[in-house]
Amino acid sequence: MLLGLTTGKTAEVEEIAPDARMRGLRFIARIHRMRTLGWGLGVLSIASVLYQQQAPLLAWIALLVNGYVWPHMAWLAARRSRDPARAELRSLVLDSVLGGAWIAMMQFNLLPSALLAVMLSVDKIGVAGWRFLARTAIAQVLACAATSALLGFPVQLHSSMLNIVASLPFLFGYPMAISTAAYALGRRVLRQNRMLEHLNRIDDVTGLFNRRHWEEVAGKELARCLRTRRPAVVMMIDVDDFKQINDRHGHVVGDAVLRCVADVLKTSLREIDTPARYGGDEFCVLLAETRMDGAREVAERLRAEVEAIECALAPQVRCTVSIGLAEASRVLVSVQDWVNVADIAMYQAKHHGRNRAEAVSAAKALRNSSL
Ligand SMILES: Nc1nc2c(ncn2[C@@H]2O[C@H](COP(=O)(O)OP(=O)(O)OP(=O)(O)O)[C@@H](O)[C@H]2O)c(=O)[nH]1
Repeated sequence: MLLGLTTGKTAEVEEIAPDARMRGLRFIARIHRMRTLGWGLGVLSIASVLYQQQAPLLAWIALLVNGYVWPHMAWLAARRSRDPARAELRSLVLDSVLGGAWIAMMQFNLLPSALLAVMLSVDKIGVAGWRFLARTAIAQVLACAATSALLGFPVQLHSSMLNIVASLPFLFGYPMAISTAAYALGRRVLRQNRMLEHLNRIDDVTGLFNRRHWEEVAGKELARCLRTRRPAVVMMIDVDDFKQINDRHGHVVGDAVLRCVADVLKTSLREIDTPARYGGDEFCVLLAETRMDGAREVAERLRAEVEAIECALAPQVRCTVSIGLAEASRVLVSVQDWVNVADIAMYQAKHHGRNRAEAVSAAKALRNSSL
C-alpha cells in the first residue's frame, strides 16, 4: 500500500539531474513511507475481521509481520539492491500477492476487501501506470484464488459495524497522505520546471543569458522604443583574434577568457542593461534608455576594462574587443535588423584596427546594404 506518484515531467527532470541512484532511493523512500502507513492502518481493518472469525494465532502473527515488518524488509531490500527500482517493483508485486491473500482470508468481507483492493490499485497506477497495475492484478487474483481454495472457498461478504469502525483510520488517513504526497510532488515539479526554464536561458560557459533569451528581450525593447520613442542601443562585442588565443593556449584558456569578458559585462553594466553571449566569441548588450553618446562612453569603458583583464588561469594572455553600436530606429523592422546594423559597425571597428568601438546609423546601413 503505497504511493510514489510520478509524472512525465518529473521523470525528465530526474533524468537530467545527477546521481540517479540517490534520487531513485529518495523516490523509493517516499514509497516506503506510504507502504508503512498503508499497511499500518490496513492491519486494523483486517484485524477486525480476524477477530470476528476467531482466527488462529498463526494468522495474527502473519498479519503483524505483514503490517509492521514487511514494509521495512521491502525498504531494506531496495536499499541493498544494485538496482533499487527493480527491487521496489518486485516488492510492489509482493504487496499485491499479500493483499490478494488477505482478501481471501477475510472471506471477501466487503468493506475491508474493497479498501485493500482499491488502495493497492491506486498505488500501482501512481508508481508505474495502468500496465503495471494489470500485471500485478493478475498476481493479486491468483494469490486470492489460491488462498481461497486452500481455505475451501469461504465467502462472508457482510461488513459489521466493527469492520466499518476499524476501517475508518485507513479510509481517512490514507487518502489524506496520498493528497499530501501528490501536492508536495506537484510543487516540486513546478520548482524544477522553473529551474529548467531558467537554465534554458543561460549560456553554460559564461553564465550570461543566451542568444535566444536575449533576442526575446531585445524584440520587446525594440517594440517599446518604436511605440514610445524612447532610446536604446544594441552593442555587439567580438573578441579580437580569439582563434589565436585558442590555438596558442588551448580551448580551456579560451573558455576562461570568455568568462573574464563576461564578468566585465556582468559587473560594469547597469541593472536595466541586458548582456548575453551571442555565440562563439561574440557578445551582445542591450542598453535600455540610452542614446548613442552614452552608449559610446559605455563601450569605451568596457573596451578599456577588457584590455586590462588579467585572467587568473592565464595571466600572460591579453585580449581586446571590437565593439559595434546601433541605436533603435524606425527603419528597423526586427531585432535581426538591429543586430545586423550593430554587426556592420563591429566589423568596421575590426577593419579600422580592432580594440575600438564604432557606431553606424541604421538608416545609413540599410541604404548601403541589402538588409
Ligand atoms: N574556447 C572556445 N572557443 C570558441 C568557442 N566558441 C567559438 N570558439 C572559437 O572562437 C574562434 C572565433 O574566431 P573568429 O571570430 O572566426 O575569428 P577571430 O580569431 O576572433 O578573429 P577576429 O574576429 O577577426 O578578430 C573560433 O576559432 C572558434 O572555434 C567556445 O565556446 N570556447
